[in-house]
Amino acid sequence: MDQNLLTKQRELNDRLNRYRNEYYNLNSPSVSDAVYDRLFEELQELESATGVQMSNSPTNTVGYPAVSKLEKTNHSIPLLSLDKVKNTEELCRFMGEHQVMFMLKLDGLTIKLTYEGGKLVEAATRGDGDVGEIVTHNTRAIGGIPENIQYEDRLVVTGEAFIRPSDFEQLKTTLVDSDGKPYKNGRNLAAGSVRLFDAGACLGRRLMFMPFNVLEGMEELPRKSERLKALRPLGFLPCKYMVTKRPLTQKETEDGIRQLKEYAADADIPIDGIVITYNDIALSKSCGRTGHHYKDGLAFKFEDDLFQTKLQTIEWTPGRTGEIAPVAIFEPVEIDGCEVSRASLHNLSFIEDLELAPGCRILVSKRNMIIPHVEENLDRGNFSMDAVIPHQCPCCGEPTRIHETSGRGENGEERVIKTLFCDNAACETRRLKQFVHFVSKKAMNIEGLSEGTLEKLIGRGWIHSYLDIYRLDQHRNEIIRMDGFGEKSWQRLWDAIQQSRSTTFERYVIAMDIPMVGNTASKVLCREFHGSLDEFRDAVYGGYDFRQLPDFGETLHNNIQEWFNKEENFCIWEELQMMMNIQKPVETDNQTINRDNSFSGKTIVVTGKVEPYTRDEMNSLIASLGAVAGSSVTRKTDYLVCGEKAGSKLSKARELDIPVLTPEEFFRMAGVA
Ligand SMILES: NC(=O)c1ccc[n+]([C@@H]2O[C@H](COP(=O)([O-])OP(=O)(O)OC[C@H]3O[C@@H](n4cnc5c(N)ncnc54)[C@H](O)[C@@H]3O)[C@@H](O)[C@H]2O)c1
Ligand SMILES: [Zn+2]
Repeated sequence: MDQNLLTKQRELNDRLNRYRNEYYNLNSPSVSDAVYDRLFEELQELESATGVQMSNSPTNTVGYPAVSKLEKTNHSIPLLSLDKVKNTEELCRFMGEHQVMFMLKLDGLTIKLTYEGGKLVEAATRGDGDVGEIVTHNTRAIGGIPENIQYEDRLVVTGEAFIRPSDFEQLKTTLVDSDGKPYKNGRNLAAGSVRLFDAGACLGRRLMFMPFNVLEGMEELPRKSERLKALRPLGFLPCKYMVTKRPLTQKETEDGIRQLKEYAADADIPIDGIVITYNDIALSKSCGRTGHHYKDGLAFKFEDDLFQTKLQTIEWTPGRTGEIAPVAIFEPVEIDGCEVSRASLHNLSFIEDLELAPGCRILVSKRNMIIPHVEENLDRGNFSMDAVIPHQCPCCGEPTRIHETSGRGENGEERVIKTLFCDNAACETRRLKQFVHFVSKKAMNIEGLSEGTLEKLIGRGWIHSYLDIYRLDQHRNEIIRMDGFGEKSWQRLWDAIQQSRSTTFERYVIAMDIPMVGNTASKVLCREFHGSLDEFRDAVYGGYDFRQLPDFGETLHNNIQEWFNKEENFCIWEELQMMMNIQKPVETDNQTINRDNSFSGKTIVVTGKVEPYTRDEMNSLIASLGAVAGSSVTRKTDYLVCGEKAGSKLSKARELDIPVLTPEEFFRMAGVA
């Protein structure tokens, strides 16, 4: 047997079990369901290649053994998972000539309710299929669970406890998971809530229960749909279903799925797919089972698309700070009609976490439908950072350095982030990127000085420092003769350069490229130092404490001090100013500042969506009130305006006791009704 395959299989088996524990016990998965499901398939393939299956393989077991403090209960009839299919063709094949039920695949946590003598005697989770946790104490906090029913025999009902999407949108603004992070989705919150030890805490989570199957009882009814229907008069609200009257074509199947999907969206019910199952219970029972699922039903899941491809190389490009950015170059895949072959790999930690190396099979998605993202590596193992990173800068050949900072990972957790650096200040690409920044829109705004043109001008030795841009006319005759240049384009460029000399405090400060000083910080500095570059410079040398400014922390303070302490920076700062005409600050983008409001002088942070305003519009509105728009919630924040889909900022504000305003309250107080 191929030992390599077996090693790989064992690694994947353990990895998936780790993910299951995060998902089922901690309610805090670190990978998406789509990635989990793709790895699950990969494991299935390895198992059939090796002919071996581990006793704890996710492909032959259900859920994960529960580790909570909750009391356990045995399921006399195991509660299993569902086999998954990816296309409607397979669904049709499964249907054959049989009558099936199409149902919503509710996205929550499965629970089993047991009634005896008309009374609810136990509510339990699925657990590992054989042993679940008793959650009877929480049933009063879950809508849709009758305590007494008009049915005297034993009745066992399975269904899903979930949180409606609209409720989740509200709840997630205040609740955080076991790691103190906001919940990513309603399923995790529902699962966490149902399994709370403290019934009091479960109240207010707006849980809902919908049955999808009658496991015991109602023996006289031969069809699943009839049993579900019979639950209604007992006080249940069964999961929506459709029963086929004859075999459906693929087109009809797809239409049915679409209808159910629309129904769920309208009815505010969270689903992650559609379930089809044979309606005839005798037929169902004859189908048998695996360790993982019964064979009488299938799940058709709606998932983000993942595209498998092969990583060819990692491209490394130094940026203007010296950080060398890694980009994955992979075999092209078509995503939504576009050919994609590159994706940012962000930093060394990202590469290390995924154990990426050229030749690996990777899964790529388009996050938010736009940005290609490497989600997973199917060929992990034997990773060596040393073998992957360049030890010399690919541009200047100087040795590279691994830099460690504390930052946030993909899931918002605090961690060490490693990045690769070229420390050579004269590194050409690095310098080129600095010039690109200098001429960019938000800095000196010199139109027509593209990266390509800059590269040529630097290559000819005509630009060494920012000052040289303003002396380019010395090379006018040569420039006109350059490829792609002529009298006209030179004139346009020169005009743009001249125009850029009439500039503002903010632009000048941004152009200087002090680390972390961008739009927001430069605005604050402009206000604090009355639009005077000299006043700002004097403050730096006078030991001014920048931490007193809104949103300025220790790092920003040090960055400013360090920047001015470098002689060459100071020289540029002074010399370049002589060529500039710094305009007096107009109060924020020509809008008159209305200081007669309760926000004047305050720092306001906005989080979440505040329709119909964009973040930029909100920021200029805040500026027009004479207030400062902060980017993160700190002790210096005066108000947090909290729109829809707010995240961690809200919990931070609560923690710091900072007043939180709804957008309506904010507009009312600002007098912008
Ligand atoms: N992201 C992660 O790290 C991670 C880890 C483990 C599992 N998962 C996700 O969980 C899935 C496995 O969980 P699972 O075993 O619960 O499978 P599943 O959620 O894919 O489907 C089976 C379950 O769906 C539920 N269900 C909802 N509506 C139903 C209906 N109308 N009829 C019948 N059943 C219905 C039942 O509880 C059933 O057990 C994986 O496919 C993956 O998507 C993710
Ligand atoms: Zn370099």
